Amino acid sequence: MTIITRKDFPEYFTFGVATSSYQIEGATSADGRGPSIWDTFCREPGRISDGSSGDVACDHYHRWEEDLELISSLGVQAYRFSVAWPRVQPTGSGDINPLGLDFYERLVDGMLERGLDPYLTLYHWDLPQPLQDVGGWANRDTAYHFAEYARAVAERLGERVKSYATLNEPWCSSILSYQIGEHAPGLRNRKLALAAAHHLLLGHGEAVKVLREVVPGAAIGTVLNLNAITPATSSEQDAAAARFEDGAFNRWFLDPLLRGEYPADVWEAYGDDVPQVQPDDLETIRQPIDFLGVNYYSRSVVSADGQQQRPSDSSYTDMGWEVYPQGLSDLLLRLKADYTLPPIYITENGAAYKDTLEGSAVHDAERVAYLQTHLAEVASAVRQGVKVNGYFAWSLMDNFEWAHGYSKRFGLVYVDYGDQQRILKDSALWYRGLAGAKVPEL
Ligand SMILES: OC[C@@H]1[C@@H](O)[C@H](O)[C@@H](O)c2[nH]c(CCc3ccccc3)c[n+]21
Repeated sequence: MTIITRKDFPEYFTFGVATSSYQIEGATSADGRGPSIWDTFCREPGRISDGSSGDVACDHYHRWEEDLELISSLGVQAYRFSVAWPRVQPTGSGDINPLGLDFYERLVDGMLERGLDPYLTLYHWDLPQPLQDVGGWANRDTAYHFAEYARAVAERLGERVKSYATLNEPWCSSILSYQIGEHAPGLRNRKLALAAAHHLLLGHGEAVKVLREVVPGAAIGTVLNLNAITPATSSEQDAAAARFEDGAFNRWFLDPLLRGEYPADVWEAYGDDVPQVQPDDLETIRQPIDFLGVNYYSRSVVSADGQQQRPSDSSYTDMGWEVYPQGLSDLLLRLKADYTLPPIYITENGAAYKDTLEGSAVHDAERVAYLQTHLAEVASAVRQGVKVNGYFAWSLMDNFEWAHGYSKRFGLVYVDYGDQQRILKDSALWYRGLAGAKVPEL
């Protein structure tokens, strides 16, 4: 196993931890917060494996100071968090709720007081329900509402926030949510899904315009979940299937954002389901960004018959995802080869394992190995010339894992949901040794 140390990374490299609003905050009715599509989705029987919701989660809305102390104790330089649109603008348009903005102002000021750089995500899936009532992201108006929400946040928080990401994983907010149906709003309609994907990208572009105007000194970008995609065999059928999957999963978002075009081969295959694109849309979408966030967890092994392959000589996380660290460097080198890129942040990387509390310890050796091996691949990609500026471990602490509820634990910190105690796992101790290490004199 490649043991990595702080000197394997450039002096400027930022280590952080990441969370999102609906997964940790709880307090879903406090101080004027309106309902989100996830509040609705969790109440639909069968949607969440353990029947839970984000109503309490990690109670971060009330425990935010303790949690900032916890983050600071990990020796990281940055904290990636998201703002809940329904706290700031309860109906998704019109009136702003000052109490909602007050919470995020307290949080950002608390980060700055502790020397933590705030990395803010404007949208990590908690769409105000009233917008979904009129079509959600499948309705083009939502793109414009999103830009006005971005304006309200940026006007309040300003350049205290070092980095603004518009979206977290538009593939999840569209394809996983409107076509596959696993996430809120739980629809199964490819035409609506592709319309949602287009309007998410358009919303990104409209928000970038607003952010350039309101916080010109901040770094502005967006975050994509990307996979390394491998054909199951060397057959032409599997190679073609892998190319198509790469087009539908990775390039459907990378190409509009970085090239101002949709992948033609996939567009053709979608036939009448393709979205309605207005003449200036792709110019808006492709506006220059200061960084691209990449969320990487595993690779996809694709075969023509559509069967998900599970290479027998690999290990798998509690999510059933293959542990494939090389896929991260493969992905980064591919991005460098195929695109003109801004600097990259690994905005999420981590693993769920069945953690057991032993007294006040959690010996999560598998998670330590996962983080070590993936960070070694980041260091390798940097050595090969890929401009990666930082890495955020997913996640700071165990939290609401969407359709899996609280049954999957991704945290470096264990959460006892009975009494909301936070307990550092071995992976937190290991990460502190890396992230908190003094940068060696060059
Ligand atoms: O599933 C772990 C994390 C989530 O907790 C984050 O909120 C989300 O940003 C995130 N994205 C991915 C990869 C894409 C994906 C998400 C959910 C289900 C399947 C794939 C993994 N994760």
